[in-house]
Amino acid sequence: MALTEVSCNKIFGGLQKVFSHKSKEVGCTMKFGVFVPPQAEENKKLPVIYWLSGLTCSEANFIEKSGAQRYAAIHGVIIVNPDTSPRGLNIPGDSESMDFGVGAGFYINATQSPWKDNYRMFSYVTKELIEIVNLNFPVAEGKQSIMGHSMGGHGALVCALKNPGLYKSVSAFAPISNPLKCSFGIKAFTGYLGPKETGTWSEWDATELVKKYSGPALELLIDQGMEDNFLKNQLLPENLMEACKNVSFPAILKKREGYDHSYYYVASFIGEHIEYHMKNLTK
Ligand SMILES: N[C@@H](CCC(=O)N[C@@H](CSC=O)C(=O)NCC(=O)O)C(=O)O
Repeated sequence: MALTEVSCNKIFGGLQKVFSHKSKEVGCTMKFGVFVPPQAEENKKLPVIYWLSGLTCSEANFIEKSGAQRYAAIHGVIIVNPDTSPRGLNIPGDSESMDFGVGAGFYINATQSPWKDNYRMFSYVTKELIEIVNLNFPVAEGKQSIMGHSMGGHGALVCALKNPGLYKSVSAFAPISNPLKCSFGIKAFTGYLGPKETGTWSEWDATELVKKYSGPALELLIDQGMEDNFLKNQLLPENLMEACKNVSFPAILKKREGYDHSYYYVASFIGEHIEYHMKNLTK
């Protein structure tokens, strides 16, 4: 479980680091970012927020574009952001499109060949990465929340809904809310999980998972830019909100007029999300 430090830059009084390591879950070298805020110097145990990025991203997009470090430094929270898929495996078909394979792991555990041995991003994020972070950084164990964007927004919802109590709170920017019903999701689930008739797709769809959630009280904070090109055909937040309403699952949808799908939008509201998670992490 040795970590190799790839980079370290001082920012807003803290340190933005990138590490690489050999992952057991996904069977290749993975990179992840860790922002360590200035409060770590006081030998304090700090809460952690995990960030999951969207299609086409590596760990770099969030680090370079979200501006999250400014707010994490104010609140004294560690932020960890993994890559979005295994890399460097050269599985035939893993690099032909932006919505499948490299950069598009969908934070699920694949069951189909040739993906099932490596495309295990759900277990990587919810088990292996947490163990690594708890062992190597000054974290207050159990004080963790999760958030993400687009494919990663949905990934954050699924990680929280499938692991009741593991995260203190969850939020999502422009999540692909109902992958069973959009072309990004149908393509990914067909490839990783097999045809819909296998009956396993609903285990990985947040709109389905809220219907059978059982565990500690959890609220979904959903954020959505109203000029987002993916909104109508891919994101479908109205399906998730309707499912939540039907089963009385607490959910908030923040509609942001004029904002698109980009990291300009994410950067505009990341401070609000960090503040939201901190309220839950310090209860
Ligand atoms: N123009 C890109 C579209 C891909 C894109 O918008 N990716 C988003 C996430 S989409 C959902 O998961 C993203 O975060 N991109 C990285 C960035 O730095 O903006 C294409 O068609 O390839």
